Amino acid sequence: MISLCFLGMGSIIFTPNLSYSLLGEGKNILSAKLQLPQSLTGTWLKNREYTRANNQSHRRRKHIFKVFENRVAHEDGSTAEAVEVNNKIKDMISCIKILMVTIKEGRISVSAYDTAWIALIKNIDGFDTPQFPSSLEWVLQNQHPDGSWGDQHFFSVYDRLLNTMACIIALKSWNVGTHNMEKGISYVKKNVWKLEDASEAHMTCGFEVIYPALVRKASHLGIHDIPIPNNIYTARDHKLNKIPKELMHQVTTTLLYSLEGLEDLDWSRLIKLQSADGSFFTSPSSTAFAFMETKDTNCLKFITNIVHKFHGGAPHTYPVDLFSRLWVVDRLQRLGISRFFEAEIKDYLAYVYRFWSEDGIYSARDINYSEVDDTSMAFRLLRLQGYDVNPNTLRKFKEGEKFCCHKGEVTPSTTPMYALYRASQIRFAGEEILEEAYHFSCNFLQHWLAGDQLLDKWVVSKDLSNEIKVGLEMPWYATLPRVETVYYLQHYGGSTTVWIAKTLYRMPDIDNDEYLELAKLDFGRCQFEHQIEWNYMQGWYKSCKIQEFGMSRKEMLVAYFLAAATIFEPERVKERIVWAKSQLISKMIRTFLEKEASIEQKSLLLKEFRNNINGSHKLNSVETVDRAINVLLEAIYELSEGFDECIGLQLKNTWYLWLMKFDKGEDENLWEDAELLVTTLNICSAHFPQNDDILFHHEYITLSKLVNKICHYLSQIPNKKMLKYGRSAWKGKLIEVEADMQALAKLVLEEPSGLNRNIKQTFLCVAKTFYYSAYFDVETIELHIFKVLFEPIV
Ligand SMILES: CC(C)=CCC/C(C)=C/COP(=O)(O)OP(=O)(O)O
Repeated sequence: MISLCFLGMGSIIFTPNLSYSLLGEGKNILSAKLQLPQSLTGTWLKNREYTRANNQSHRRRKHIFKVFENRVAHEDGSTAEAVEVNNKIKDMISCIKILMVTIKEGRISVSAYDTAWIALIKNIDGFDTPQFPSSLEWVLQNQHPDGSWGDQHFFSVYDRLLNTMACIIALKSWNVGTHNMEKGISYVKKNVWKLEDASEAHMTCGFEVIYPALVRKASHLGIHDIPIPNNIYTARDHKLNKIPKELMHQVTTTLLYSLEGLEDLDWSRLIKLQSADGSFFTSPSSTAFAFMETKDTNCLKFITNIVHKFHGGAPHTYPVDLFSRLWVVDRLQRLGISRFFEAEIKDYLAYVYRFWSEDGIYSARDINYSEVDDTSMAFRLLRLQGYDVNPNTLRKFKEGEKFCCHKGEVTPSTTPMYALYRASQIRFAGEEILEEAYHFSCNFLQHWLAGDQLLDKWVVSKDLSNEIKVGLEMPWYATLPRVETVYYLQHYGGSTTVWIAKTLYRMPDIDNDEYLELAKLDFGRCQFEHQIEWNYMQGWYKSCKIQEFGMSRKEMLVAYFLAAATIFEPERVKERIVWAKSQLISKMIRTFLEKEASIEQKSLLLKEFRNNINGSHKLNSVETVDRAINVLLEAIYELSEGFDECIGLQLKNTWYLWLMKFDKGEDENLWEDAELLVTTLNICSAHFPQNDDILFHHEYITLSKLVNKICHYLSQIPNKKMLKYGRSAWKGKLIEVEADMQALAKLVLEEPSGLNRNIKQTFLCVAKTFYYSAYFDVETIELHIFKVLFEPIV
């Protein structure tokens, strides 16, 4: 057991009974018991000793990167448990890759309702038998013990009644399964009253149109006394007023998804609205009904294909190729494990882009219809990946001042507005539609959160309200990858997630417990590395004499956290450590030069740095000249240790150029700390070229100027509680920062570019950490630090 307590000076330390102490400035801010993951406890203990021992010998600090390198290279953590965790992670990655490459049209559960409609189709050669006996068999085999059909684990009266009624009708029509049918009828009669109390927000799609038609059909077959509550008739009339019969014959509307609930249809006109795959609105039940009415061979082809794929069953919609791919990418990214599947994600997004159109997209390809949920998700993910997508596509979903999920919508819904909210933040200058979408969706979601129902029309997921609450509190600019993940691990429901359409359904590609397990193991493994590194940083803090320059441990913790929350992958330890150290060293130098140094000391610092730039790491001569300068120079030189000579030289040159600004007395030097950090990180990454030419590339220069301006501005904000108390006072300035962030995002995200994408991304990553620091108050940042670095993932 590890306990977190606060003692008063801004640091986290390990106490002998394995407790961390986070010392806030004179006050206790957090207090919580920490439990390390079982699988890592033993490893952790051994590694603590191991790291501590190494820290001692690394007072000379020379070999620290070797230690990290060895651990990463052997992926060991030196214990059997760690090896086991790593092997498990590898296995899970392989399994998920197989799932991903075999996604094809998308996996989706079978709907008893749609299967029952297919079972009704008579043999096309005129025999008095079902055309699809396997569908009738599926109905017989999949009744629940209570007599109902529908989702096994989640109860919705709409889902149960619709599924059960359709199955009863199929059995009665073929006069089979008398016992099943009777149990089904008895279930319906016993449970139909629940419709009166059911939440309208969870009414399945088209229920108001389909249910009365099913009751009528049952009555024709001799199944009487099934009531239809008045509110269902009211809802049906409302829907048919919104989408009048004439309109539904002219253009694709959502009523095509529920044709089986309608009468007096003009098939000669409707058939023109059939999709390229032969379906009506991708719906097997609607298409089965259309086939029975028209004998259209394309309808039959669509159905035959589905029955074959689902071994007699049928889902409520098919395919789900775009929906599955987009949501899988979103889940993997938010769970923090997308880096394992880069190639697969690239393929998924290339696939989606093939079907992107100026009208937006739907969950399936080849349908002449679009809705805001898939379109927003596609827009956001494609833009983040560098695809050229026009946000004006979203205009299609604006009706007056409001945005809707689909044209002719009756019930506004939450998750599509959340997708719109997320998309609206990936905005470039002048994109007004995204600004409009942002304001509308924000407002919508805030109202929804303030309500007492907290239900969504499309999905029942583990913790949707908190997911949205966190999403609203954390704008994209202030979202750091590890912070996003640590929250999403709590909100992602895996296989418990239930989707709502005509019936309830499951999406195993999207809602997969393996993703969650992998994400948790990986998070624990990263966190474990981060804790070791934090321990090392504390050793460095002492050995580097940082305290003498007024830097507190807490400042170091925040610097390390910002680095680790952004560059979290275990193998990127060098970048993380360099990030944290650079932040502190540049501050130390600035403090020294601005407040303490004499003119002689300033020029001595530069002279000694220049003299030693190509030389050995030792600065013996300085030692005797000026202690403070020696400490500073040693700190800068130490940054380049562990890198090859070429990188070392590039780093020293970069820092020298930065130092020169002080010499020239340029005011702007204050503005260039962000650029210094970005270039330092880029040099240490694998993507930076061996020569420095890139620094003179016009895009690099523009990005540098922007990042300096943004970060300087953000770091000037005096009161970190802006979010809660002073936001309006800050608003004017925020608008300018937002415009610069938009310009930066555009430069970074847009392709093609003369610069490597990863190099450009560093600018955005660094800017986001400054935005984050300005946006959140101290308490929230401390909570995030605790969650990301210290709270065990359970
Ligand atoms: C793949 C999916 C999820 C398909 C469903 C699409 C559809 C027909 C939505 C309309 O539902 P509705 O008629 O209940 O909406 P509203 O009544 O709000 O207009």
